[in-house]
This record gives sequence, C-alpha cells and structure tokens, in this order.
Amino acid sequence: MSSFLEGIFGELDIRCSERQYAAFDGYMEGVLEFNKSVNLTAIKDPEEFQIKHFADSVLVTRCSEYQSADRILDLGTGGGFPGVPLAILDPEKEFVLVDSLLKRLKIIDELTGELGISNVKTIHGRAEDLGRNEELRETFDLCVSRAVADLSVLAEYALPFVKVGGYFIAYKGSDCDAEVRNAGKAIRVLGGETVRIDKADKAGLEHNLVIIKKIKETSGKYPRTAGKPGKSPIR
Ligand SMILES: C[S@@+](CC[C@H](N)C(=O)[O-])C[C@H]1O[C@@H](n2cnc3c(N)ncnc32)[C@H](O)[C@@H]1O
Repeated sequence: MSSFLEGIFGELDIRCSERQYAAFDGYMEGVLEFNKSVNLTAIKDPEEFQIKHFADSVLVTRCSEYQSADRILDLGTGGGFPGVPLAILDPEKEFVLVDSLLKRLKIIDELTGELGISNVKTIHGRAEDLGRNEELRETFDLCVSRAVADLSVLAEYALPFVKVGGYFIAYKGSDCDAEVRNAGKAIRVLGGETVRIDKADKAGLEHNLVIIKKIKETSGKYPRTAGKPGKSPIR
C-alpha cells in the first residue's frame, strides 16, 4: 500500500522512512476500521484517503512557518487531520490535537499508542473554552486547522492559542479569496495579519493555505463564550 503513498509523496518532494510509511498504513487501516462504527471520514477508498487525508495534510510542511515551529496545535482534528500525518512525518515536533468530540480523540489515542506515534497529545473541549485556559493560551508556535469553520469564526477559535510572532495556517478550498477578505476584520481584531495564500496544485490536490501571523496579543475579550463566534462572527 505504501508504494502508492510513496508515489504521491515523491511528487511533493516528501521523503519518509519505511517505518514512517508503515505508520501511515497502520493509521489508515485503523481509521477505516473504526469508521465502520464511529463517523471519522466520508472517504473509504484507500487511494483517495491517501491523497485527501495524507498528502493534503502534509503539504504545509513546505511552508517556512511550519518548518520553524516546535509546538503545533491542530484545532478541530476530527479523525486526526492534519495533525497525525504531520506528527508521523516530524517526530521531533510536538503536536496537540483538540476536538469537541471525545469519541474521535479516544480513537486517535488508541491508534497513535499502538503505532508508537509518541509526539501527539489530544485535548477534549471546545476551542472557545480551551482558548481561555492559561496553559494553552498563546503557547503555540503554530495552529493549523482544516474543514472546521468559516475563516472569520475560525480566527476567533485559533488565534488566541498562538504566541505573538507565531502563525495560524488555515487549510481552505481552492476558491477562498472572498472568505479571506470577509475575515479581514476578525483577523485584525484578534491580533493577526494575513501574510499570504499558498496555492496547492500538485498531486491532484486543490486547496489553499491561508497563512496568518500573530502580530499582537489577543484581547481578553476573545474567544467569546461557546457558540458565540459561530452565531455572530466578528465582521
Ligand atoms: C469536518 S470535521 C474536520 C476534521 C479534520 N480537521 C479533517 O479535516 O478531516 C470538523 C471537526 O471540528 C470539530 N469542531 C468544530 N467546532 C469545534 C470547536 N468549536 N471546538 C473544537 N472542535 C470543534 C468537530 O467536532 C469536528 O471533529
């Protein structure tokens, strides 16, 4: 199975050891098995899984903002994306995976434990609550997040976790210019500044990485209470 992934990673100039490929295979098999009883992903075909979950997750490794980060938060990780593939690729970095659904995190814990992926820690909770926890607030070099919320909402979830000088990278669809424009005020109010949008156009992938720098502390007013950012985004 790993030869298919090797082919895609080859196109992306990503190199892995046999052990890492075995971890990717084991994680996919585990997710697909658990997926029979707990909804983790709509993707069931192994090749599509490797493109949309593994290759898509690890494209961020080309960004210098990722390369220089040591402590990384994956917000709304679901079945472990992009956090687990990144943790397999970069065992020297520390990954914290947050989600409001405990069932999904327990599966990630079980699979990463079995596969010896020791640089992953999961935390259960909503971003709006955890973002006020002093042990987490403004402690991450980088926050990444894929398929969680509109950027104006996501900025309120993510930016409180990022250290001043660190980055938030949002995985977005191929056509996200209007979404980024609409989130301009929220990003500014929360202490961020959009640096650039990286377009992914390799290996059949179509997405954008929106790279936001944290340039000043987030006001103590944010994040607002659970549910508020979604109901009335900062505009
Ligand atoms: C569509 S899934 C995406 C999962 C994964 N990031 C991916 O790309 O496959 C969105 C996930 O975000 C989580 N989520 C949504 N809002 C959240 C919040 N406010 N705090 C924490 N997790 C949240 C959901 O529980 C869900 O697992």
